[in-house]
Amino acid sequence: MAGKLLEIKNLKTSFRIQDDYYAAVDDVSLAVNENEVLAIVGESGCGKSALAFSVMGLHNRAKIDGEILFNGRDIASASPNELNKLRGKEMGMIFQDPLTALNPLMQIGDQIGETILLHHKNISKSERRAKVIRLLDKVGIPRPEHVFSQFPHELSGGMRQRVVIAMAIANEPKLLIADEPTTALDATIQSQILDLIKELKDDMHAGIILITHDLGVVAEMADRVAVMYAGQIVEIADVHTLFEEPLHPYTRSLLNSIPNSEKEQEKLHVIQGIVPALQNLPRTGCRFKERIPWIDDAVHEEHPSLHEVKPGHFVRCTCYKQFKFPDEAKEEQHHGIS
Ligand SMILES: Nc1ncnc2c1ncn2[C@@H]1O[C@H](COP(=O)(O)OP(=O)(O)OP(=O)(O)O)[C@@H](O)[C@H]1O
Repeated sequence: MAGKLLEIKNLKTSFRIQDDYYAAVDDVSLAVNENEVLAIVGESGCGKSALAFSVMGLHNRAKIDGEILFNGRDIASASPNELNKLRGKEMGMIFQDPLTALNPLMQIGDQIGETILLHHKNISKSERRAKVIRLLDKVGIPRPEHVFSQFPHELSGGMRQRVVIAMAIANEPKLLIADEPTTALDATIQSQILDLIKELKDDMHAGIILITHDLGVVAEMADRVAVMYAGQIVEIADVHTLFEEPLHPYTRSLLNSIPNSEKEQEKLHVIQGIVPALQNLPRTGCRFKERIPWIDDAVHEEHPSLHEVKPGHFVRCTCYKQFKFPDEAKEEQHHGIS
């Protein structure tokens, strides 16, 4: 079995808002193995990016508590210098918006070349150029010699994202974090980029954290899935289990929001509302409680924890045991099932 590459233990990432700190990631524990894709899903504002940025050490002013073990070494308290050495070499990140990740004033080849240079100080200019061209080719960019001397604004969105991926993999990282890598791209390009990420996993046996709110992408890409709500993991399971036997009301709600003609009826089971703003997140009890007000208070745990319902399948709060969507409950009443 592949080894544990990243192990996050009780991670808490808090931002200062006015005079107080508020945790956007609140007591998250998870692991990523080599050669696996762990998808992190949840609506906007659940804390997915805050989690990814914590792992990469990219938060400037956040307060980070807990452990982030990368190959067994705690990097949560690593110095900026140590983190710089890890980033781009051992860990690479693909951002949502390729334009913000690229320097508009620098030729593509030089930008990728700089990343290589960060970790291979003695590489010659010609070796560097050859390596950049190989990378551009690897990420499916046609005419790489020509693109080498182009600027980001001369490329399409899909090509720019390929460049960002080339930068992220330039030093063959062991861990790749892709934060909504295809959100800004149209559907055809999206599937090409996802295929490329899959190929990279197969080639480099890297561990990949894929952040997305798109469950179609999860189904296609992930080995395991962590569902986040209000800064916490509410369910984690292998991808098959998550889609076939989802337990947490939030997971079930997310899955029901995917259009599916075979499950026409289930489209009705959608939970209203949004993730509360950081300052207004409930900090005690079940954080999802306020979005399922028809469920009796007594079914929620006072201090919800993750329960392992079968090996590798964890769910938070016992409310999942009693949970029904309102129209499911109505239907059962109608048929005399209690
Ligand atoms: N630097 C910051 N300062 C204050 N609050 C922040 C900061 N960064 C994020 N937040 C807040 O933390 C919460 C989690 O944000 P985060 O960006 O991690 O969510 P997300 O799940 O990645 O959402 P999205 O899919 O929209 O990126 C949100 O309420 C957000 O407003």
